[in-house]
Amino acid sequence: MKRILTAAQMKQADRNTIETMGVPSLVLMERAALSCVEELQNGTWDTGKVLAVCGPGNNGGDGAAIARILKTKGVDAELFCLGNPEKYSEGMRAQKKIAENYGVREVKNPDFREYTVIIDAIFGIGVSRPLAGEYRRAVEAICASGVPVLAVDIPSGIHTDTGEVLDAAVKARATVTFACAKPGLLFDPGKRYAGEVLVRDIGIGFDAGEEETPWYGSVEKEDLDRFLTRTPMGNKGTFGKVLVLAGSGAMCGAAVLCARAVLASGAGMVKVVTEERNRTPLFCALPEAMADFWKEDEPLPEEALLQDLAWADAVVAGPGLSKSRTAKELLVFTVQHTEVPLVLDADALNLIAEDAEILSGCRAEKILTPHVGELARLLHMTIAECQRDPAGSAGRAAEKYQACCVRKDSVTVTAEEGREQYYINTSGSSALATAGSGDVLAGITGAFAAKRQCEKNEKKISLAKTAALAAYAHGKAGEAAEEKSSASYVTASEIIRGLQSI
Ligand SMILES: NC(=O)C1=CN([C@@H]2O[C@H](COP(=O)(O)OP(=O)(O)OC[C@H]3O[C@@H](n4cnc5c(N)ncnc54)[C@H](O)[C@@H]3O)[C@@H](O)[C@H]2O)[C@@H](O)CC1
Ligand SMILES: Nc1ncnc2c1ncn2[C@@H]1O[C@H](COP(=O)(O)OP(=O)(O)O)[C@@H](O)[C@H]1O
Ligand SMILES: [K+]
Repeated sequence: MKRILTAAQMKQADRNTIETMGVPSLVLMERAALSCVEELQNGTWDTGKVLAVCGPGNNGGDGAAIARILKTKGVDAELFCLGNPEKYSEGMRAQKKIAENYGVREVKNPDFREYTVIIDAIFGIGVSRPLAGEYRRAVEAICASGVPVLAVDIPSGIHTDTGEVLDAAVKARATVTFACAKPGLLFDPGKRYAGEVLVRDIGIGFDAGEEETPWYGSVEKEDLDRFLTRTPMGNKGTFGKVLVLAGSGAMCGAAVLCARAVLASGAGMVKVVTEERNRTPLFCALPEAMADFWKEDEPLPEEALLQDLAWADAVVAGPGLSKSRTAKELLVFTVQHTEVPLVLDADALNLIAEDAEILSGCRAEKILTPHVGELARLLHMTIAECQRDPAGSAGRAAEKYQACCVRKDSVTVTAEEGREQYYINTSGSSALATAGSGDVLAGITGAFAAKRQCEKNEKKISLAKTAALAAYAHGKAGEAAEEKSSASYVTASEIIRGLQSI
């Protein structure tokens, strides 16, 4: 599990390290600069001629220190400083003076194309408004030069907390960021500007940021491995039983993909409740599944459904379900009679968006897995509004529907109701953008929720973390599938197979 700090939390952590722990600010800056120099000297950068472009704050101070350290190592490194010298931060003023003392040349009107590397040290976590004037011109010229850029802490012009571009931003090959990642380096579009994100320890004390909200974190491979550990004494009944309500007459594939993903994610058993016309294709495609069937415009098989719901450790409802009258009746019946975690996806979400009353009286813990279009419908907002604020929109849905919300997008965010707590997913790629991929995620989420349900209380992680682990596994499975061919050729079935290679 990795903690991610906002700009305010990071500043607090810096302050805590300096004021409470007694580490001088210049020591932190030196360590920050050394970690960037180490990256530049790892053999993958051509350090023939380096330009550090420095802003007026401490990010600029880092840049000046990097140029000076490179110079002492025999590198041809120069400085280009922006902003009014009278407004420099103390750190920037000190570092610029030291760089001068070491003979680092300051250039006034550089041709960026003459350099082999540009250090972007214009703004870090202190950026506070859209870039204009000389800052914007410099950023645009850096981008136009095509020279590889190493960004210090965060690419200049990217909003630290949201990843938004503040009118203009530097596109980096890599970003060395200090202490921990920032949300803006993981959310789009900031993620695409940051390039490879390298988190480096510079000795920051974290305590100050710990209790602050919002809380951001990301799950890691070790968290997934720990969660998936199986007891050798277990059996198919103790690893989780999942009921999948999916597939209308025209959408058998969604039920098959979802149920197959359930079994491929460690659940012991799966039972599918689907429309009668899917009977033969379902059993042909997935002999491992049990099933019950309903018929369009006929009464629901309520007795069988009640038994199925009592059997399950988790329920997934929605993939390919359709919005027919009978599908809605099935959803309402399920919501009213489910007591185990309930994963609501696709058409279940579309039905709920049209009639929020469907959820009234629901006793189950819920996980909603909307893509941004479905989220916009659930919140009665525009897609653009939901895209602008990834964490906030996920949190709003979690509050509105008293659920855990997995907001699916190029960067998936999981929010928990009742707390400003967000998991930012770090796995996956455009390989996941393929028909049926969401059905696979719903299946993985159902399997994980069922496994959690079978854990003893003291070992239980939160439902939101469980959902975040599912999104992480889905992304890793997509990456594994992509490795075998390329993102364009990956299908949902291959994402399921990819689960075996995580
Ligand atoms: N001692 C510390 O606090 C440490 C700070 N570090 C570095 O310092 C950075 C944070 O430093 P600061 O808080 O000084 O912030 P920044 O250096 O990111 O920038 C803040 C300065 O830029 C100005 N500014 C912000 N947005 C602007 C805009 N759009 N146009 C024009 N001017 C703008 C502000 O008025 C302020 O003068 C970190 O990102 C990191 O690189 C590291 O050296 C680690 C230690
Ligand atoms: N560009 C992308 N990068 C990473 N993940 C993506 C990208 N586009 C889509 N995804 C992921 O792919 C999945 C698509 O789900 P969804 O839209 O519900 O698919 P479907 O309805 O076809 O089953 C989501 O998990 C989403 O996060
Ligand atoms: K920067």
